[in-house]
Amino acid sequence: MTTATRTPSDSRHWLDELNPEQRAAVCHCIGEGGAPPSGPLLVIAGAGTGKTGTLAHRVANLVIHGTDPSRILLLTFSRRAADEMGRRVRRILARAAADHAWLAQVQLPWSGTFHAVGARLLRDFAGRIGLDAGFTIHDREDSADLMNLARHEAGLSARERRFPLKNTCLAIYSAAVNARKPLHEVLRASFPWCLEWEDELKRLFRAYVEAKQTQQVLDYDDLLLYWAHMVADPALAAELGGLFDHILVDEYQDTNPLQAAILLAMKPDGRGLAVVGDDAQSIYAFRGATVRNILDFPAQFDPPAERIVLNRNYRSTRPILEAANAVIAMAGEGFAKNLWTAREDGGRPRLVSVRDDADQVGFIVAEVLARREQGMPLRQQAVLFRAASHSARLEMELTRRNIPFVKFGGLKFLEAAHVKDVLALLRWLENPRDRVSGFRVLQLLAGIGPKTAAKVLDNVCAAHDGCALLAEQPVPEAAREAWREFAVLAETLSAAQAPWPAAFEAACTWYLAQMPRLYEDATVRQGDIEQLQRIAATYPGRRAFLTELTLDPPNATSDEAGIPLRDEDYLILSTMHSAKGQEWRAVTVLNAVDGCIPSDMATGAEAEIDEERRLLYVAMTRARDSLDLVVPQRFYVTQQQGLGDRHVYAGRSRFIPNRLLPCFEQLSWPEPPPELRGTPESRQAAIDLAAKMRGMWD
Ligand SMILES: Nc1ncnc2c1ncn2[C@@H]1O[C@H](COP(=O)(O)OP(=O)(O)OP(=O)(O)O)[C@@H](O)[C@H]1O
Repeated sequence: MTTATRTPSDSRHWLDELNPEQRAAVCHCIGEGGAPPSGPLLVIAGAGTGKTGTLAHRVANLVIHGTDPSRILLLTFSRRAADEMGRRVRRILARAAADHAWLAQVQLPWSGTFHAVGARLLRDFAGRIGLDAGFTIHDREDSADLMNLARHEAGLSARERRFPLKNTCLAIYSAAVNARKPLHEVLRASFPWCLEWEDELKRLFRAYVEAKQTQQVLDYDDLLLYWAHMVADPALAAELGGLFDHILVDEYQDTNPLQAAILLAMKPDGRGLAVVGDDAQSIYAFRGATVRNILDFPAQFDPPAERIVLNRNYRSTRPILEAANAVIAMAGEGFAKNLWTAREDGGRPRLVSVRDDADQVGFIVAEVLARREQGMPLRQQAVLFRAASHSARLEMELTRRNIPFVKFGGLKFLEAAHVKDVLALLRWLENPRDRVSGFRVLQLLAGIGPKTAAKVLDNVCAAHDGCALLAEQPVPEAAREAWREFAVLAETLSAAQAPWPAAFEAACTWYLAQMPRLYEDATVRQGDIEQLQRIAATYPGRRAFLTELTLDPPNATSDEAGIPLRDEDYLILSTMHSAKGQEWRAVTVLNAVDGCIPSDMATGAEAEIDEERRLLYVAMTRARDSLDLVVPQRFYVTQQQGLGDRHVYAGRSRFIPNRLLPCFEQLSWPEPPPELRGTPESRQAAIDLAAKMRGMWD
């Protein structure tokens, strides 16, 4: 790859599509012709102002002006976003540099999530930091299981007063790591009821870290933590920073202090560093993200980072934007933005009052079908909700009416037990010291329980070449035959050079044979295993497959609706979190009531309420042409701790107080019958009835 400038003849034209602020962000200090880039850049981009497009143009501009694509690090929020960015960059290059057709084939080898990039750097530098390059990565559930094991071994599960459960322990550990705060501070701020256990928790976390190290596993947090520690060493920081001329970060508002520290260590003077985000859309504080990262970014550098604000919204109509602006204006601190749009068409968003869930679903289905009748495809319509469980009734009705849909958010593919089984098998073949995976796999065999599994794992860990001894393990007589078959399979497949994806197919064949014994609904679940095989075939090998899948799992499972055929039309159902970065022509927000948004899980601190407000803002700003917020007067909630399933009565979300009502059109559905609509005749009837009541006591 040459670093010479390849300014295309028609470069003016492609930049003309951008507005002046977008163009300034695209052209800021690009280090033309291989010259070193200069100062850092912060792009504050309001919802729908073309931040993603601007970032893609900037990458394209860098490439056009001579930056080697393999020296660009592009950090996005999900793999989906990274892939989409790559496609956009190639499209832009194809148009901008028609005379350099090869540019349209450009790949960005260093684009992905912080975690995925971290995993790759850690493997590349493993030898330098005392890590085994063959480490496996635990997802949240595996991490919780390992935490539980450590908790048990430390004698903390058998206390008289109940010690926090595994998920709480993991949440505390993760919060301390990601926020870079001492345990005491984290406990005081977020888990005060666990303060009495501070010493025990410290002991537990030490044991958890030791267990991870002996088993050569890293959890999600470790990918960032090890990276941060690696770049805390000035020589390594310079080396890692030196790999890239430019580091670009999308969705910067959702990064945590650890991620900010990594960036700063890699680019201490900010040269070549460009971050893009919207403080009003920060919605991941519960994972340790902090809006402070974006607010404090400019002042970290001397001179401070240049700040460019994108104010023009290209997505929504003026009434939708006005309503969303009004909702977010009631939040606390933030960068001043005055979003405007040239789209004058369309009516106000609607606040639709319905009696209950059943009417809510009835309204949504009727409106979705009516819009489709008017020519709006289903996939340009989305229904958004705060919690994945809120859509249960709608999903049932859509299925009953044969309306195809796809659901994003909620139960992830990898959380399904059968998918976890297969991945545990694969992980254990990759790393026989991984106890959590091994424990799960061994118990898949008929006749093998926890005791035998633990004994086998002890032996495997003690041996040099883990799997080679498998056939000789002391398993109960009844399990011997099945065990022999499994041992042969494991020995063949664990070899690093086992052919891929053939080795995976062999593992699946073995697992499919176990399924009828393990699950009643085995036939339904088989579809997922087949889907997993298809996904596996697109990866070069076991390690890459495991890493990518653990870090950025696909969404659909057979427990969900599944992704319909690509050419089929389908309605989008999505949690508000998963709607991030998307847009649709019509958006309906389900359950716009207190208790759902803000969620009753988050009505504590003011900061949490503000995050819920930003979440509603994100949902509202996904709409291009029409926006409905549905307000059921009562709705059904499931699995309330201690209360069970029940109906609750609700009020309109506090984020839409009376003074914001002029931003909305209000209506009731179904339309009340004429006699209740307040006509003179109906009023007369009501008065008559009232008179009768009084007359009873004359
Ligand atoms: N200069 C422009 N001219 C015309 N349309 C534009 C321009 N910039 C962006 N758009 C359009 O605006 C819409 C929003 O763009 P994009 O999705 O990049 O916004 P965003 O800032 O990433 O949004 P959000 O942060 O809300 O997810 C898209 O439909 C895009 O095509």
